[in-house]
Amino acid sequence: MRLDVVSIFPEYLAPLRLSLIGRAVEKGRIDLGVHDLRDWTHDRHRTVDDTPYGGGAGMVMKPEPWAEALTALLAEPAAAGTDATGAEPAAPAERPVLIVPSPAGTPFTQAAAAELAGREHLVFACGRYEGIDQRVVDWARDRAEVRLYSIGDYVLNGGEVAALVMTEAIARLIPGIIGNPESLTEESHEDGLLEYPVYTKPADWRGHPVPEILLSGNHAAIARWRRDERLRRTAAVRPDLLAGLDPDTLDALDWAVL
Ligand SMILES: Nc1ccccc1-c1cnco1
Repeated sequence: MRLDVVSIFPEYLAPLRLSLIGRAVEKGRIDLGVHDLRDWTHDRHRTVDDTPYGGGAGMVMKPEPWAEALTALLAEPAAAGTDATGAEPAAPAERPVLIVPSPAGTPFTQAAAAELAGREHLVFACGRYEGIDQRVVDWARDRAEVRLYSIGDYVLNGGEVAALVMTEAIARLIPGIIGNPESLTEESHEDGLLEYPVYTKPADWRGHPVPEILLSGNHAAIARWRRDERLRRTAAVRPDLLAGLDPDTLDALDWAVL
């Protein structure tokens, strides 16, 4: 996967060079580019914003620097010509996905992360101030699949933190990134249920014992208990998730535990 992030605070994206994503970049599983939007300005002050038409507080990000940046980053790779054998050119490359973190975006979900983990090229446009001139988003639709995503119903100062959240959720689902794929199963939201509670040594901590079933060695009973706990937890904390469960998941649940 090629991953480009454009921001006026590129240092905000430094965590992408650490840990899981950092290792994936070192291994070449992710080809990462973090870019300063101001590199596509041409005035002495490297201006990226201006006052809003229609008045109002704050500033709006100018379209020109974004158009230059995205033209450079979304450029179609050179079409593969026919090779010496005259074989047909390779199929056209998949269109890049331009992701614009936005409070007005579609809620970002585990399903979106899974779908994006299979894409070839993601470009994140991190807006600041009151946002990016809308014409940039409209203009980009000819060059990329454009998606506005929100990571939650709260206000941030810019898209950088949202880009970090989304890249982590996406990168960990790229095949081969997580050492043990088993750890990707039965996670919260992976199948619509929240995860079960976890315990480790000591068996009794400050008078709080580990649930007996987990010490029983009865793997079938442990699996059933964990399934029940996932349902119990989801019903208590996120009943809204129950409505969206896959029918197979619903059928497998023992609702008597509630
Ligand atoms: N509040 C914001 C401001 C700028 C860019 C993204 C956001 C955002 C994304 N998800 C929630 O908020």
